[in-house]
Amino acid sequence: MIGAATEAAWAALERHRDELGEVDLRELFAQDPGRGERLAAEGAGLYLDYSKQLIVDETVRLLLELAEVAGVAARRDAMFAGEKINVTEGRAVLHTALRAPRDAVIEVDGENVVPAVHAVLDKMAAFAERVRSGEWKGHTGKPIRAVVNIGIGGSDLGPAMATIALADVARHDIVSRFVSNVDGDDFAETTRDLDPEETLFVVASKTFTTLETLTNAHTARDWLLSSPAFGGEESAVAKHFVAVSTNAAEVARFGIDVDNMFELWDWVGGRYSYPSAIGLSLMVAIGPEAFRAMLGGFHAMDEHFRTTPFERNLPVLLALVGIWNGNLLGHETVAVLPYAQYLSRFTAYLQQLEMESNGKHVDLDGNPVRRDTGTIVWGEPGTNGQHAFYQLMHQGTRIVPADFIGFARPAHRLGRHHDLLMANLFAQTEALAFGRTAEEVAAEGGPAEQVPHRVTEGNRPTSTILADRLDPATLGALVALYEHKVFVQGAIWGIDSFDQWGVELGKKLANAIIPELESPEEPELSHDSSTNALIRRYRARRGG
Ligand SMILES: O=P(O)(O)OC[C@H]1O[C@](O)(CO)[C@@H](O)[C@@H]1O
Repeated sequence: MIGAATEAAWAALERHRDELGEVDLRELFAQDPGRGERLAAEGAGLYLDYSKQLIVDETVRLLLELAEVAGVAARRDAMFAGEKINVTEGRAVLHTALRAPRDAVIEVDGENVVPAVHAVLDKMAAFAERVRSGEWKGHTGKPIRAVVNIGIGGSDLGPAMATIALADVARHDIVSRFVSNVDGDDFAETTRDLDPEETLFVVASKTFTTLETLTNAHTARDWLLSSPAFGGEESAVAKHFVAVSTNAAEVARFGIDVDNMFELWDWVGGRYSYPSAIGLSLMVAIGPEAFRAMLGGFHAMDEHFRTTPFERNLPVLLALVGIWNGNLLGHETVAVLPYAQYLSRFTAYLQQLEMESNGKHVDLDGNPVRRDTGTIVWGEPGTNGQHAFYQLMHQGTRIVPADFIGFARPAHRLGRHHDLLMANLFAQTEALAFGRTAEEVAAEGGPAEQVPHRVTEGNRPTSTILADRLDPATLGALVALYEHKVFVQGAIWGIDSFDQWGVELGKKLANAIIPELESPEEPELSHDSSTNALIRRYRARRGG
């Protein structure tokens, strides 16, 4: 699938890397005072500074050339047009339709999907308002005070991340909780202080077959019906459970009224689904207006990505910088470091987006890929990370490229907090880029033998993303920025970023092991000797 022109573009980049040798950011900035503003771009309310990357103008030119010859624009247009670019599942990839305006026309198999998207959004809004106003009552006539989303992966991480990110605009008299893990301790802790009479469960599962989600949903049902207030009365389920799914038959089988099912479609990938009905619990928390403002931010970035020339296109630039760091310089991970406590789950959300999308070993034709794919994403909000893992970033022998994310205005202006926070963000990118030489350290005084320990080499590559404030629209734009970054990289690698076959084997093997753990009789085990021994040891100690 990778054509000769693309291979030539890769080869040109490899030659350029070899000729360029070690890049010294001190020198580059000294020679070129305009660098800090030239290697930057702006769109949809976000400002991206990539000047502290280990690149020169020729690097950018060659990377843009790679994006061009790899056919990124054509693939992008095919995605927006609803073509079935998820080839291994034969599906369109239309999360962009979830945030398209009401009058847009986007067709899948000849049918405009936009009216259905807005019909579901309207249904969600009506439901969210009923819950928020107290009009929606539980089985015993009490209003809802807790909404618990039961889902996992894309049916959890997006709404969970965004509910924290937008907590400042959320209602606080209705609590939002999330249960995802099949570990029963998650369910027990999440519901420990909740009153079943005032609790609403949103069972969010695109397929409605996911082991974790169905197990938790059944446990929730038992928890509810075993409450003395309900006395096992099945009809209570209808007032305390709604579903988000593509699978009406399984929803009905569970006992949820399909009138209380919010639909999504097979052209929405799980990890791209939180602007859909998967965001229902988020909409209850922040209200339909804020939810729509968030969709507006997504759409603004969609439009930026669709229409802006590549040299000023934020997702394209972020993707190309990632390709340079990963494929050309060999740095395997990227730290995403939001200087915003509200983004405390953002990196976890990105892990699924980036690693489930682009962790692929074959190209679209099924041939082994020629270069590494995917990015290992990790990180924590600043300034916490500074007191944990930044030491390795400054002085370790492995280079960790990083994206710093910050906001000009805080939600809460408490004394000097925000200036202190942002001073740290700027200082970290400065320190990582320019370091401190032995001469500078020596000039500061102190014991000579400490000098080598206190030197920081610098030349650690970072990008900085700045926005005015973390409001719903900005969050939408930020998520869409990373969605499209992942898309561009997948297009350049020539892989299917929208399937996830790799997660299937583990699920299948777990299903085979479940009865071996649960059977009263000693099972005949035919795994490898390690797995057999672990299962025997577990059985011997598992207790009742
Ligand atoms: O929404 P569902 O169908 O329960 O799936 C949950 C998650 O499981 C996966 O299919 C695999 O982990 C994800 O892609 C998805 O987000």
